[in-house]
Amino acid sequence: MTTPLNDPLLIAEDLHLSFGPTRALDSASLRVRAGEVLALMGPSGSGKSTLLHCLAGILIPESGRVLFAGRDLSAMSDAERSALRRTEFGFVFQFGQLVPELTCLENVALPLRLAGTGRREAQRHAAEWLERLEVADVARKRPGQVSGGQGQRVAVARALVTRPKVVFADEPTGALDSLNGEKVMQLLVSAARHTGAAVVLVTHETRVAAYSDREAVVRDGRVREQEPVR
Ligand SMILES: Nc1ncnc2c1ncn2[C@@H]1O[C@H](COP(=O)(O)OP(=O)(O)OP(=O)(O)O)[C@@H](O)[C@H]1O
Repeated sequence: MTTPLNDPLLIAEDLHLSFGPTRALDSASLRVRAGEVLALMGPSGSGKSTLLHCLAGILIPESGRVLFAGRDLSAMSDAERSALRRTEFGFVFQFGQLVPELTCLENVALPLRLAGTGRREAQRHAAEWLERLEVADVARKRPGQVSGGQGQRVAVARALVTRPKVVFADEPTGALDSLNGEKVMQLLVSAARHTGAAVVLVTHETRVAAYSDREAVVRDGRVREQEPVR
């Protein structure tokens, strides 16, 4: 499946989604181009995470649609959406995403193992990714034995090891001090540029958003300001 370079890779059209009486998304629309780093900004509770979860096929909107490379996510079965998330998407969250019982190397190798790659090859790729994220030294440690910044770099390596088309990052630096946060952002963006992945990044911090190519502002469940897709 190929997408012409300038066509949006991921399109959200007129999404609506409520949690009980709370309208989280209210006609939200967004376009993400292949390879771009897009920051979703906006006040707390404005719908940024909900929008990200819809874009990633984790939540299904009540109305509207999300198209990835021309495929409507809500028309897929749960199994198809899970397969898509495993193969085409990567995820980095604020914390708690690494499997505590596995070493950092095994954590990074896990998505490849799930995709059917043999143990040795998966671990070889994982080691390369830890090297690229400058945390080769924590390979044999468990997540509980590494710092927050190291853990996030391992999480970035794990998100990119399968060479996804889109990396979804929800406040990836939210639990880090500013120095470690900047380093994680630098490494995330350069790793995504290396593989050509697009990054959809939710953040409160303008300093973090400064690493993006483009910003979209979410307010009251809709995308209020967005540069046009060129
Ligand atoms: N699972 C849920 N159950 C009930 N309400 C929810 C749920 N998830 C989100 N909401 C509500 O939907 C609205 C949008 O939430 P969302 O998390 O998308 O906002 P956000 O912009 O990401 O906020 P923040 O920056 O504080 O993380 C909020 O009013 C929130 O309280």
